[in-house]
Order: sequence, then C-alpha cells, then structure tokens
Amino acid sequence: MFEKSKWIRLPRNVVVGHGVRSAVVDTVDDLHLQGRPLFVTSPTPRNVVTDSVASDFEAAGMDPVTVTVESATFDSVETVIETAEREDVSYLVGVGGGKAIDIAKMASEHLGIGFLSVPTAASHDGIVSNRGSVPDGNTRHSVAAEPPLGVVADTEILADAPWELTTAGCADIISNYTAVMDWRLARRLKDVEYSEYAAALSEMTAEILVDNADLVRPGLEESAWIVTKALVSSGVAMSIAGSSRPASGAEHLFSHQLDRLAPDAALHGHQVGVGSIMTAYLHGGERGFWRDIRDALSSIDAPTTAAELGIDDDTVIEALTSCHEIRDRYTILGDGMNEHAAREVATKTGVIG
Ligand SMILES: NC(=O)C1=CN([C@@H]2O[C@H](COP(=O)(O)OP(=O)(O)OC[C@H]3O[C@@H](n4cnc5c(N)ncnc54)[C@H](O)[C@@H]3O)[C@@H](O)[C@H]2O)C=CC1
Ligand SMILES: O=C(CO)COP(=O)(O)O
Ligand SMILES: [Zn+2]
Repeated sequence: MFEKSKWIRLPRNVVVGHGVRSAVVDTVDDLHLQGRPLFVTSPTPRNVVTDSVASDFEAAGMDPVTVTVESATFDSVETVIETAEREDVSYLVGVGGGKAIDIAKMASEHLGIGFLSVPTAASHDGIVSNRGSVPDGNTRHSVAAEPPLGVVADTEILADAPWELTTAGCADIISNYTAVMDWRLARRLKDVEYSEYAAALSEMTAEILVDNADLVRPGLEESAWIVTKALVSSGVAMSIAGSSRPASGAEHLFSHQLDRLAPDAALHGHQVGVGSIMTAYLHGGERGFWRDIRDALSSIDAPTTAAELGIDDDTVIEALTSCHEIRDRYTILGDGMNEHAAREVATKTGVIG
C-alpha cells in the first residue's frame, strides 16, 4: 500500500511592489488575523520601517507591541516568546533582514500562532521559507519553522537599503547551483530524501537571476523587484523540499563556519557566494563551471575573494577544512578537506592570493 504523505506549507498572500508597506494592515485583514500583533525587528529596520508600519496598526486600533532583537540566537527566540505571552499577542510580524525574520518564524512555530514576513532588505532567501537558521556552539541548526501567512515586500524600501544587502541576496540565490549539486550528490551516495521539483525550481531561480544580472543595478527599484521574486521562489523551493537542501549545501557550511571564526565580518549571502565558487570547483575541477559562478557574482558586484569579504586567507582555509563538522549534511566536502587541498582550491579559484 502507498502510505507516503507530505505537507507543503506556503504563504497565502505575497504582496510585492512600490509602496506596499501601507498594505500590511490590509494583508492582516485579508488573512482574517485578529487581536494584538507583536512586531519582531532589529535596531536599523526598526528606525527605517517598523515604527512607521506599527503606527499604521495603531491608527487602525490594533494596539501593536514591538520587540527588538540583535542576533539570530535561541535566546532571542525565547525573548520573543516571553514578550508574546506577556503581552497576550495573537500573531507576529517579522520586519527586517534574515535574522529578525528567522526569529519571528521560529517563535511563531513555538507559540502556534501565525506570522507575517516584512523584509527590509533583499539580502537572503529566508523571506518565505519554512526554515530558521540558528548558530548553537559548534553547530548550526536548520530548524523547522512556521512559514509566513503573508509576505509584504516593498520594493521602494528594498531599493533604498544599502546596495550590498541586495548583492548578498543575489549571491544567496547564485549559491543554489552548488547547493543542488551537493543535494544530488548526497542523494546518489547517501540516499537522502530528494525532490526533483524543488531542485529544478531552485536551479531555475538562479538561472533567471543570472540571465537578468544586467538589470540588477544600485538604486533601481526594478532590481529589487527581480531579486525579491528570486528570493521568494527560492524560499518556496525550500518549503517544497521541507528542508533547506535546495538552497544550502557546502557553500553554506563554509559561511556558517566563517560566522563562528570571524563573526560579523561579511554578509551571509556574500560568504555563501565565495563558498560557492570553491565548491563548484570541487564538483567540476578545472572544467570551468566555477568560473561561471565567479563571473555571475562579479557581474552583480558581489565579492569573489577573501580580501573582498574582509576575511584573511588563513581563516578561509580553517573554515574550508572544518566546516563539514558543522552539521550532518553530506556534501562535496565529504568527511573534510585537508589543508593542502583547501589551499589548492582557494588559490586556483583566486579566492586567496
Ligand atoms: N531561514 C532561511 O531559510 C534563511 C535564513 N538566512 C539567515 O538570514 C541571516 C542573513 O540575513 P541578512 O539579512 O544578511 O542578515 P541581517 O538580518 O543581520 O541583516 C544584515 C544587516 O542589514 C541591516 N538592514 C536590514 N534592512 C535594512 C535597511 N532597509 N536599511 C539599512 N540596513 C538594513 C540589518 O540591520 C543588519 O545590520 C543569517 O542568519 C542566515 O542564516 C538566510 C537565508 C535563508
Ligand atoms: O541560508 C539558507 C538558505 O539560503 C539556509 O540556511 P541553513 O544552511 O541554516 O539551512
Ligand atoms: Zn543562505
């Protein structure tokens, strides 16, 4: 008998466009959410966006509360849960970059209440996904979390955000190529669960973004539009897969290890992009696909070297040789690279000098 079953949980409303920040209240109405909202945000997004959206809620008589978190940790998730329980809120609104949105979605999963995702930067593909990404000691968890009921992505806000946040989002998408290569490898060697639809959607998303790279330029609102659509599509791929596999392979392990070794040195998307150049080399050797990844990153102004990340060469080598230990996720790194091999890939790809 066929007994397999699967839930794919996706947002119901995705609102993208110029000035749609004023539609957050309407989105809440459309989703029939009632009661008191808790805004989950971080310091800069709070000043830039959250307070003005919260004042729309006040004007609509919804009595919002705001909690500001600084980092994507389990302690921050706990702070949000405690605030939500104390203030008797009915749903959450995550406003900010990847960290604030991850915290909101994980708290929402724990509380069993809905949440809305209001990105203030096109910097990551967690805008829509049903995963949270949290460092914890020597490891990094990819946690099952509540996907947003609705997403409101105002392209005016996203285009006004610092340009490097947008290039980081592009690099997070370009890294899908190597994430999917790793996923297919793990399927062949370790029989891991695999979804052809999620893999194809993830690769196609990267392909469309690279094909449109000429249109991704600083200050252009159309760029924010193109990148946001890719981020949404990549997040949907993760939700179809029920894991971050379509968008996170060895290049993400490399970035997660850099976060431990050189905290806050560079943006998540930029780190995974550089990691992707090197893991593409490992997948294809001299045969050139890594050059396509590097050129795609360069074409949208994303870093392609350790120096451009602001990270020294030795730290890159340390991350490469140890990042396979971050989590139990089989990738092209297998059971780890030795230092000589790591130096060779980093040098041959021009990541280190
Ligand atoms: N759950 C998932 O599926 C995914 C999760 N992530 C996670 O997301 C995080 C990376 O996201 P990021 O957005 O790069 O990090 P982030 O949330 O730390 O934001 C980066 C910086 O941009 C600032 N910022 C945001 N909006 C701004 C605006 N409009 N104007 C000026 N500054 C603004 C923030 O204050 C912060 O300093 C990582 O923790 C990563 O693991 C990334 C991809 C997928
Ligand atoms: O960043 C992600 C996808 O872009 C997902 O993060 P994880 O590697 O923690 O699953
Ligand atoms: Zn990522």
